[in-house]
Amino acid sequence: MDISGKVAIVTGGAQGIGRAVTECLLKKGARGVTIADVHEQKGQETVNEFSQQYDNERVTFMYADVTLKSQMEDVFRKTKTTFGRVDIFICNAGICNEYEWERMVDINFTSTIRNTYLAVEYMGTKNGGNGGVIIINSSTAGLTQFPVLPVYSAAKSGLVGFARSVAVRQIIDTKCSVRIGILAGYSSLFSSIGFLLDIYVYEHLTCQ
Ligand SMILES: NC(=O)c1ccc[n+]([C@@H]2O[C@H](COP(=O)([O-])OP(=O)(O)OC[C@H]3O[C@@H](n4cnc5c(N)ncnc54)[C@H](O)[C@@H]3O)[C@@H](O)[C@H]2O)c1
Ligand SMILES: CCCCC/C=C\C=C\[C@H](O)C/C=C\C/C=C\CCCC(=O)O
Repeated sequence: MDISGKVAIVTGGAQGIGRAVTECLLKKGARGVTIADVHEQKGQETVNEFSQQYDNERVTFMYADVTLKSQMEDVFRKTKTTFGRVDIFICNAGICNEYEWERMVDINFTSTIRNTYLAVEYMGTKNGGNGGVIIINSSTAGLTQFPVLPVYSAAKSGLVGFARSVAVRQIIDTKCSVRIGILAGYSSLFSSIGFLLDIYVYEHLTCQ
């Protein structure tokens, strides 16, 4: 895909994989990128750094919790107002914490579905958008069993089923012109190392 001139929204772009994707989009000539994240400090730091390295006007941070529909609607609305369009939605924000499994399902799974539909509303040609691409960040844990992270694995598996099903439907729907892709990476370091402790404790609890 030719990225030059395109406008993207990256959830969880304050750090980690989302940050790397944001930089890649800027390097490849994206006209604008909105980072939507709950980590305000990291988000601002990332935007400050990228604004110096690339063009000041091309990257912006918005505080947004992906689980809150109204905040994500603001992100799409403001991105369209600021940059004129939305072409790419990188649905990347995620957590890895079995203790907070309901919140994890909400962030990693439920919100991804809600925000994918929101992206189609904004990007789809049916509503006056230009069409575009949605990338969902799943995990290898969504393709295979991962015994120490059962709910994480379940949520990521759900995303694979969702993306595969929606992909067929949207490709058929020529009025929509939104393609969907899914990533299933193996392992880089999560920025928060707290989750390692969670895994450790979780393993011990389940052994008793
Ligand atoms: N790191 C890995 O090894 C790995 C492997 C496969 C898939 N993944 C997936 O890649 C994605 C990014 O992982 P990462 O390693 O960059 O993690 P990370 O912890 O470095 O970054 C995640 C970002 O998401 C943000 N976030 C968390 N909850 C949010 C919410 N409710 N609303 C908005 N933002 C929120 C965090 O503030 C953080 O900036 C996740 O979906 C993860 O499941 C990671
Ligand atoms: C046991 C410590 C692992 C630390 C990694 C923690 C979280 C990683 C999340 C990634 O999204 C997981 C990605 C890939 C792992 C998927 C399957 C592992 C299969 C285990 C095996 O090889 O049997």
